[in-house]
Amino acid sequence: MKLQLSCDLISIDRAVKLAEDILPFIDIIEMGTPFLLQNGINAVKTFKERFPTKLILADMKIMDSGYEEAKMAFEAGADIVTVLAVSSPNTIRNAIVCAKEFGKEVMADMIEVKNIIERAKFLQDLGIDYICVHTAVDNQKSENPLADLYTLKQSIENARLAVAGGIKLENIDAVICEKPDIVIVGGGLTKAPNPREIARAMKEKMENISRIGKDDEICGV
Ligand SMILES: O=C([C@H](O)CO)[C@H](O)[C@H](O)COP(=O)(O)O
Repeated sequence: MKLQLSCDLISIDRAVKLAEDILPFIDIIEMGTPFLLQNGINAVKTFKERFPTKLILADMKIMDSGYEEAKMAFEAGADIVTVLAVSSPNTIRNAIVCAKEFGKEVMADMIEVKNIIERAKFLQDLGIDYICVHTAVDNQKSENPLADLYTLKQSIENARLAVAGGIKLENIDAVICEKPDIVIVGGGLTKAPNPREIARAMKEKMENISRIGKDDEICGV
C-alpha cells in the first residue's frame, strides 16, 4: 500500500520542504491540479529532478486532448498522469496510448461518475493502470469516498485502486482496512502542524494492515 502526498494549495518552496521532511514515509508525490495551474508543468520537472527515487504524479485531470496533455506531463518527467473517468472514450484511450509510448501510467479519477462499477469495467477494458475513487474538495463536508472504495475493491480485477478526498490521520483507519493500493493525502499533511509525525503514523498503520490483514483490531473485526 503506497502513501501519496498531494501538493495542492501550497507554494513550490513549501512543497519541496514538506516532501523532504516526510520523504521516508511517502511513495508518490503528486503535483495537484491547483498546484499545476499555479506553477505550470515545469513544477513536475523540478520535483522529478529533486526526488528522482519517488514516483511523480501529475494531477492533470485530463478531459480532452488526451494524448497531447498526457505528453506534456510525461515530457516534464511525470510517472503517472490523471484523466477524468467521465471523459470520452477517445480521450482516455489517447492518454493511455501516450503513456504506453513513454513507458508510463494513467490513473482515472472517478470524480462525479455515477455508475462506478460499469465505468470501472470500461476503464479496465481500455487498459487503465489505476482507478481512483475521489470525493471532491467541494463535497467533503457531507461525503467521503469509503462506500465507493468498498464497492470497487470487490469488483476491480485488472487495475490498481487509489482513494482520495479528505483523508486524515483521524479517519485513515477505515480507508486502509479496505486495502487500496494507493492512499492519497493532501490537506491531512500539507495543513498539519507536525506533518512528519502524521506521515510516519499513517505509513506505520498502512504497513501493519498490509502485514496483519483486515482482522486487526484497527478494523474492528
Ligand atoms: O485531487 C484533489 C482535489 O481535486 C484538488 O485538486 C486533491 O489532491 C485530493 O482531493 C487530495 O486532497 P485532500 O482532499 O485535501 O486530501
